[in-house]
Amino acid sequence: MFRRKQRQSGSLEERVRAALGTPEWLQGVRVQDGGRVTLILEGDPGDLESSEARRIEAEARAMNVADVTEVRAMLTAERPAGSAPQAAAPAAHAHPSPTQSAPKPGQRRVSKGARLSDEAITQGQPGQSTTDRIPGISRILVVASAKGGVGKSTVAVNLAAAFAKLGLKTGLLDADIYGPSAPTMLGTGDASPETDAAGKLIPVEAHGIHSLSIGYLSDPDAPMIWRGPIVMSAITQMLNDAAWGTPRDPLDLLIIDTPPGTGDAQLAIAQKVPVTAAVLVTTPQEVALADVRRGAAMFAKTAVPVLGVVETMSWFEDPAGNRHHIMGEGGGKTIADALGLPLLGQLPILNEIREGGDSGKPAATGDGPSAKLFHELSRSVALNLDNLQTKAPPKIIFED
Ligand SMILES: Nc1ncnc2c1ncn2[C@@H]1O[C@H](COP(=O)(O)OP(=O)(O)OP(=O)(O)O)[C@@H](O)[C@H]1O
Repeated sequence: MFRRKQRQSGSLEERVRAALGTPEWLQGVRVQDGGRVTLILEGDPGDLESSEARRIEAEARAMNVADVTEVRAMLTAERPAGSAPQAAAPAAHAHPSPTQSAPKPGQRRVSKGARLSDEAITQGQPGQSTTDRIPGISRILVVASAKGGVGKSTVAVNLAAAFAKLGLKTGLLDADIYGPSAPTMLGTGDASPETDAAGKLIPVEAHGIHSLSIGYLSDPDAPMIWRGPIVMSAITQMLNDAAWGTPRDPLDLLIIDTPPGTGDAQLAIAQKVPVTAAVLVTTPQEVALADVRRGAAMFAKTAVPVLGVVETMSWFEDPAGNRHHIMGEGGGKTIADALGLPLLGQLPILNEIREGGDSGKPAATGDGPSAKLFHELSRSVALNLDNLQTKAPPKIIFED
């Protein structure tokens, strides 16, 4: 996943320069005590997106050099050192998506490739705790899987839709840096979040869900080098520098769709984000179950309560009503029992679930059989959230 830092000979400055190559836009490398590196990069004010891609890539490369502890990059043509963070100017191609309106007075549209704020970069540094409660967010639920492609994003998006349908103010933070899928699953692929007068990102609203995704902020054509602290910075910015809610009108629930696996990015989320609880998503396969154990161990290590296991793709039912356990049988229950956790729900393979994801209209927003399944799952999740001793008011109360 993350490249290991390579030991090389030479001074730190030489090694950073070697890692960056000799691009003409590299104007300077400054090394301070403790491995703190400042890069001075020439930005193109007429092309903010490629300047941003350049900055992100340079920071990632420098960060990967042994003994480097911190990297700051300054884009000289864009903003001088020490100036207040700015939202990037509108990109020439940024059209409002069907889900957004023109910016209101005091709001600005954020172009794809928008830079991270200095606060977010600082917050993303290793070793800093950001586990204080976030004003404006009542509770945070992480949807995790130790393996890719098991249906984690489908569960996260549909759970969010089911909670929103119930009238809860629900947010979805798509932190899956390797393949952000919320924009596709919510039909918000063209969205670029605006900023409010205070410079906070305004989550994109669709199907009653307030969402932010790395997919909204990154140009699909720009190099996707989200590594280490930069990953965490992006997530921290979407968490802390966004207008999710206010202390008077908070988000009832923020669901975070995490990247699959139990690597650095996932650990950082568990450690640094004030997570209320997590759910683990798996298929019934034996191999996936071994991974779920790793996921549970990671949350246990970081003292994040795990509500239970959601098994997806549990079976396929043919038109005659016969169930075919294509991915194995009973594995979710086995692992839930082994971990002492409840099995929160089982979701069969249903075409309307897949179609809902592909078409940008989550199945849970409809009234088909899968909507009922996701409603039941959201009820199960809510009841388990309420049972947590650590819960924060207000309570989520379900009334059928
Ligand atoms: N219960 C289901 N029935 C039918 N299709 C499903 C179901 N769950 C997920 N899928 C489909 O399986 C594919 C993978 O699902 P999804 O993207 O949610 O997995 P993921 O674990 O989030 O993957 P990634 O590792 O890429 O983040 C998608 O095409 C999705 O529509």
